[in-house]
Amino acid sequence: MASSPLISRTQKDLRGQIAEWRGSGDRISFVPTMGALHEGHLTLIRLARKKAERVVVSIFVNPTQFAPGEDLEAYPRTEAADTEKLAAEGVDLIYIPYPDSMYDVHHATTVKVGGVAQGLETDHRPTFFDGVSLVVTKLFNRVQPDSAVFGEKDYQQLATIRRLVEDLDMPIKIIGAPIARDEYGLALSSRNQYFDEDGLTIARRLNKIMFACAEEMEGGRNVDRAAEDAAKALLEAGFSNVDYVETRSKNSLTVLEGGVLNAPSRLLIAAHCKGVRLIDNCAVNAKE
Ligand SMILES: Nc1ncnc2c1ncn2[C@@H]1O[C@H](COP(=O)(O)OP(=O)(O)OP(=O)(O)O)[C@@H](O)[C@H]1O
Ligand SMILES: CC(C)(CO)[C@@H](O)C(=O)[O-]
Ligand code: BAL
Repeated sequence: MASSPLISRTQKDLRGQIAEWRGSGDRISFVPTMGALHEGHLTLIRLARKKAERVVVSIFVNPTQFAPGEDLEAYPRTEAADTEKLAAEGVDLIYIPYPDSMYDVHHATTVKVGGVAQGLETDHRPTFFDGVSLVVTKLFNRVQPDSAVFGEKDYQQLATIRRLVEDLDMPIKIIGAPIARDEYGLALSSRNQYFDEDGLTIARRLNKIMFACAEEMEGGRNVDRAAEDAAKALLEAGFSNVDYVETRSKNSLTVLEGGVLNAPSRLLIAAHCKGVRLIDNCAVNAKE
């Protein structure tokens, strides 16, 4: 049986442990999370395990990525259950920083990524990636990992972190993990637990509509027209509001000129259902 993970709540404790592992030549792979762990998170941890001798997972509900009126207070906090799941995965260390230690009263630094971090999510959550980029920079500086794993479910976030690390010369390999889905294809997410049965039924329509739309695009349909129809289908399926349905180039997330699928691409969707905001995405590749 795997031994219990160490739990660090202070930077001093964390740094001491990391230094010890580094001293014995162990590599460190890091998985940042906001807790309320599900099978999707566990797939990230299994990937991290393959990359390094030591796996560190952080749990921190980061206030700077929530806008006023978003669900910061309501966000599920399940530390005891999370710790058990991480122990079962053989995680070496869980870092659970005290919120005051992340942002003290004098904090005055921002981290803003351009390019890939603009548009899509940023049109609807304008300060979201500023908060994510800031906390990830801080967590990277504290943990100093060799690699870090992020899920493709938050596709634009993954692209933003790749840009951040490249631009700021951080010697950390960023690894993307495929989206884990339930048996109905719904992308697993901590926020799925906000749904009642009705909400879940509607939510599970999103991936069907998305994959059907991607197939039309791959079959040669103009991507903008196909996206418009997918947005209508989402509303008909019971979504209350669609933030975006857009196809962008796979890496730089640039708009496809004229709606023509002329590069490996990604279809990205954000839509609201029963008060919950869902995001999902999938690959779209022109047929040869
Ligand atoms: N279904 C999933 N498949 C792959 N990765 C995932 C999945 N869900 C979350 N992740 C990844 O786990 C990491 C931590 O995410 P987070 O703790 O915010 O969980 P979440 O389920 O995405 O929560 P939220 O409901 O807030 O979006 C991120 O890198 C995220 O992309
Ligand atoms: C990367 C992250 C842990 C930063 O708070 C968060 O945005 C998330 O869970 O995806
Ligand atoms: N997984 C992204 C975290 C957020 O939506 O706040």
